[in-house]
Amino acid sequence: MSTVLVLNSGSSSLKYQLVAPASGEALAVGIVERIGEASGRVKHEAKGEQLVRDLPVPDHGAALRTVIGLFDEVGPSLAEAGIAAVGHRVVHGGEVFSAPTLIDDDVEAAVRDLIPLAPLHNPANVTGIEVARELLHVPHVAVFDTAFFASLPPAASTYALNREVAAEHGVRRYGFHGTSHQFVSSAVAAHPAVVEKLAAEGRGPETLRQVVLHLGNGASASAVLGGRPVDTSMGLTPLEGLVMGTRSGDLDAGIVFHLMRRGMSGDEVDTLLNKRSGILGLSGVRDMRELQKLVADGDGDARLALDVYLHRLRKYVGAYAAVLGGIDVLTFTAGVGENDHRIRSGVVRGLKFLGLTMDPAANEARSDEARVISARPGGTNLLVMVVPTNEELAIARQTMELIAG
Ligand SMILES: Nc1ncnc2c1ncn2[C@@H]1O[C@H](COP(=O)(O)OP(=O)(O)O)[C@@H](O)[C@H]1O
Ligand SMILES: CC(=O)OP(=O)(O)O
Ligand SMILES: [Mg+2]
Repeated sequence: MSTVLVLNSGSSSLKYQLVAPASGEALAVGIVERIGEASGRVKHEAKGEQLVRDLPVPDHGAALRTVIGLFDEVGPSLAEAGIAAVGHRVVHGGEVFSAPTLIDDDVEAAVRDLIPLAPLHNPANVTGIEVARELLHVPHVAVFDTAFFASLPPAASTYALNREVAAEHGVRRYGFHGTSHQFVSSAVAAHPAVVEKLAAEGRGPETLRQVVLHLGNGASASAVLGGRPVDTSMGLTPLEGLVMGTRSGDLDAGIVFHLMRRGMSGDEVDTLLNKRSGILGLSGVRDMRELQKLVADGDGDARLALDVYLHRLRKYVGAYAAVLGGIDVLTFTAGVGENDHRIRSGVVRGLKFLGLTMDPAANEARSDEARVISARPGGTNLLVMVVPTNEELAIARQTMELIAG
């Protein structure tokens, strides 16, 4: 057996999986949380058993050392599991990287150079790479969140900014969560309900018009035509677009200058928009489950936060219907998209005019499978789906392909 250790370093967490790409099986799954806080926590799940341990984890290097220690201590042993490579999720690939890349010192340095474009993500990615290369002597591969969107049409990737300035500073729409948008949109295209729909309409797969909503802590939308991305909501950085756990998403750039003229520094505004805004800024909590609890308790701020969140989502689906010239499938994925049926019905309820429908029982049913939740049969054969994303499996497969290549 051959396995890949996949590392996904977030700003204050390290998620990891030991994956056998051929079968898709995850031999171990875990997360180190609250990195840099007074006490961190590691959860490690393998062979059906979960271990939870609280311990100080000062930085991402310490987090990775803890994880590798756990593989030694409770297993599975990385050597016995046939670890062939480490796959690193790297959030920003800039203009340099548009495909999975074998990591050497130059690649590591290039990822470090991209830190200003993804300050919440790339620093942790760089530390993950440094420490993993030091501890695990196998090939290391970087898989970039931006890669899928490298082929966005110029009309979608270009900001209407002075073109010399944009070129000098690499300012364009890069798009993020690409591994997820690619994984989910190809799973949708392969789903029997979608294949059947296209066949019934006498259409080829190149005509399939999809909108994918990746709703996690970070959240993004994409418009995908025949498997190729034609627009996405995140931009130069993962700040633009939808309302997120702590990020504002779209806002008037004039707000930045207004706040700076009123005394905030650039770094303070950056922190405000990335870490103190979004659902957290509006309601005081960042987690969708907590927000829904507050809404159920009648909290007015939470209600407004939810309304702003849903309003933005409906706006993007409508805009992408225009970009695509219609929609065949709308898909929800990631933590919120896969689990929160109220968010799904809240989006679809406002978009009946597009032909979107919902089967409430299918929407509310719990399942880990890709599934259709629109009403069928109905006057429309536009599909609404829930498709679990699996960025780790996608990264493991791309890593294995590259090193086998
Ligand atoms: N059962 C659920 N109902 C509503 N929201 C959920 C549920 N489970 C997870 N979430 C939400 O999913 C989000 C995290 O999604 P996830 O895709 O894991 O994020 P990330 O990968 O960006 O850390 C959190 O806001 C969390 O509240
Ligand atoms: C790019 C991005 O926003 O990633 P995450 O959702 O993991 O924060
Ligand atoms: Mg995620």
